[in-house]
Amino acid sequence: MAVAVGQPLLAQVEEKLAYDTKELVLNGGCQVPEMELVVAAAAAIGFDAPEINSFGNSFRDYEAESERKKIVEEFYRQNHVNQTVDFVKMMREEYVKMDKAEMSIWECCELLNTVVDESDPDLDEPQIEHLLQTAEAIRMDFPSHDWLHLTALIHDLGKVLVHHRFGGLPQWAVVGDTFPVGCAFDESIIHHRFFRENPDCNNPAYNTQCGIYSEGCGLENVLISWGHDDYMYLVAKENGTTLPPAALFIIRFHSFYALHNAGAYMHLLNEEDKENMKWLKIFNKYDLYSKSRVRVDVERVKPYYLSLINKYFPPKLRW
Ligand SMILES: O[C@H]1[C@H](O)[C@@H](O)[C@H](O)[C@@H](O)[C@H]1O
Ligand SMILES: [Fe+2]
Ligand SMILES: [Fe+2]
Repeated sequence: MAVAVGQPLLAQVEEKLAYDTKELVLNGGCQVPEMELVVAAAAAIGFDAPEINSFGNSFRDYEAESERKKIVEEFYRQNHVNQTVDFVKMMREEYVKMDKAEMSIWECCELLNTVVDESDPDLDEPQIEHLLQTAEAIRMDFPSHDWLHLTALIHDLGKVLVHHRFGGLPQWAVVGDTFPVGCAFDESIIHHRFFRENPDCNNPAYNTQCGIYSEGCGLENVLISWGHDDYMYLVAKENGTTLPPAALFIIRFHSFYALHNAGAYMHLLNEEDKENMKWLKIFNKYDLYSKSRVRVDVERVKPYYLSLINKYFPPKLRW
């Protein structure tokens, strides 16, 4: 496991929390919602993230020379040229039908065994490894937040869209960072130059800061480039998951790096989005820095994750 922590993060957070709360009371300060404190404390402590990926480069370095550079670049060229407002609308309409397959969450994890993500400069392992590495890393630091463990396990399951049973979509329509369509593409998006050939760039209605949206309208009203995030969000929602709203937010926007990493598009968020962003930022550390060649023993951890699936999902889902 690449995430090495001595004392579990949550224990450290709790310690700091107790201290902060005492301070607040001493100062006669107002009551700060518990969540605010947990997040602030977690951010203050952080965890020991590795500095280099398994190729010896820093994480998300899209310019570093490596065997993956060309593949990743070509991936983003296709992605940026083809993700348009019309395309996103069409895909959402098609996939909300949930008529592609019927299977359990775990069956879907196993199906991902064959999928390698071409957009990722940090990882060329089958996706099931990444799911378990993320989940086990976050579980180590937040042992009592079981919803977070399950969220990590399923966050990339939507990548099954590349499988022929799910329509065999090309990688550019499944993986990679996501971004809003229908308004100007922010400069912080990876390989921004490839947007020049996106037909939406010729539509003036889509090229202002707000485009077809209004300030503070909330992310749920914004069309985001189509891929595994939005699909898995739809699957979870349509199958009546009991996971909390923050979990759905993480699943839906975890690839939106321009937002949660570069701070772009903040003008589109509403108050609820701003709250959920705190969990998304926590989650991102584990999603990104747990990528390593260290294998998780699937059979050992399987019973635990099956119990969580059972708690938050029906036995069979429509996909
Ligand atoms: O290459 C990665 C990978 O596809 C992840 O699953 C996604 O969430 C990232 O945002 C993306 O850049
Ligand atoms: Fe992802
Ligand atoms: Fe991921």
